[in-house]
Amino acid sequence: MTDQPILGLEEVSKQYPDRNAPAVDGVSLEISRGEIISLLGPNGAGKTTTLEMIVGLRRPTSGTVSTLGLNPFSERDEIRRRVAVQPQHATVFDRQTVRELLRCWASFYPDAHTEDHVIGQLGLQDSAEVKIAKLSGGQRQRVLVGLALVSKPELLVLDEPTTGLDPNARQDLWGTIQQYRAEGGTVLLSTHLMEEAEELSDRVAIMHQGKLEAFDTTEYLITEFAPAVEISATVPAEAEHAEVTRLATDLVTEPHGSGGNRISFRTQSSDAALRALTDIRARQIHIREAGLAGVFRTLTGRDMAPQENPAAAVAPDKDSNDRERLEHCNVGHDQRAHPTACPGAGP
Ligand SMILES: Nc1ncnc2c1ncn2[C@@H]1O[C@H](COP(=O)(O)OP(=O)(O)OP(=O)(O)O)[C@@H](O)[C@H]1O
Repeated sequence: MTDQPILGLEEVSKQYPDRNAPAVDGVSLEISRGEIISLLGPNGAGKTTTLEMIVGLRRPTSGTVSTLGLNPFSERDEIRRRVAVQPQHATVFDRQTVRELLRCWASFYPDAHTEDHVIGQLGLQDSAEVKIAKLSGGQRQRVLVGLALVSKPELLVLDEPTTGLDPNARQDLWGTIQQYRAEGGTVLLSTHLMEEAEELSDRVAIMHQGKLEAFDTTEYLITEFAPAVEISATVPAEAEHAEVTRLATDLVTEPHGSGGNRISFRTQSSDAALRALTDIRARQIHIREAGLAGVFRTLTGRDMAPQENPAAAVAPDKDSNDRERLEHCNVGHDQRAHPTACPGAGP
């Protein structure tokens, strides 16, 4: 990883017409080459709008976006050559095979990967001759990421790439993303999955109601905002657990089986609490970190469940209200410019 910033946002806001509150509200951040960064937030937090401004699909209402040192809105042609985007919903030609689609896509770029290279990267050798319509959800999603990778982008932008995938398909896709990074790429993705942000990214940007609440490594965020762990254990009924009680908050004790109690509590001193539990011969000790869920709760005062951004309060039908957005938002390139140029492509 180098320190050269690939992306910079300075006080960026986006106010959609007829909305009460900005969808993105004064966001500043900087990303270095070689990083994997997650924008983590619930529905309506402003993640997609942020990504769209970064790739030049939307113009910020105020603030500055610099992507690869360029203004992504006014220098969009160059951005399109060097940045690949996988939007949340992409339409591809269902009647083509994986190989045909990738070959077709590669033909749009002067120095693209071969389809075999991308098929290898995706681990889709067994499905190379299968039509897109016949792929599983996970395979299809991986092909979409593959389309984004074909052009050898410097920056890969993925909008909720694994939403709706089962854990295995999710892991496969994470592997593809990590491999792309290992080859020198930089990744910015949006997600509302804590686990995805935690496992995949070097740093996590937590968004809530258009604002960037925090931006750092998972470890730092947890240490800073959610250091308490939740511990439960079975202790002998006669055990004196004064030391545990001293270290604990929210201690709950319940009878458990013959002659024992099940206790659960939170603590910021997990090592000392574990020593105290060992001293009183506790069994079945379970420890759970609050993780990014706890960080989100601390920062926003609420759990990260799907929720409305007040920005949506006036006009909920966002697509019909979407004249500003460029027509050709699609996987890494202007797909609609070439709809029938490839074999098998059709309505
Ligand atoms: N084109 C639009 N016109 C008006 N409002 C919009 C438009 N696009 C998004 N919004 C509103 O802006 C807010 C932020 O939406 P955005 O899609 O950026 O959030 P998100 O975090 O990506 O959500 P999700 O996870 O549901 O995709 C929401 O309240 C949304 O309804």
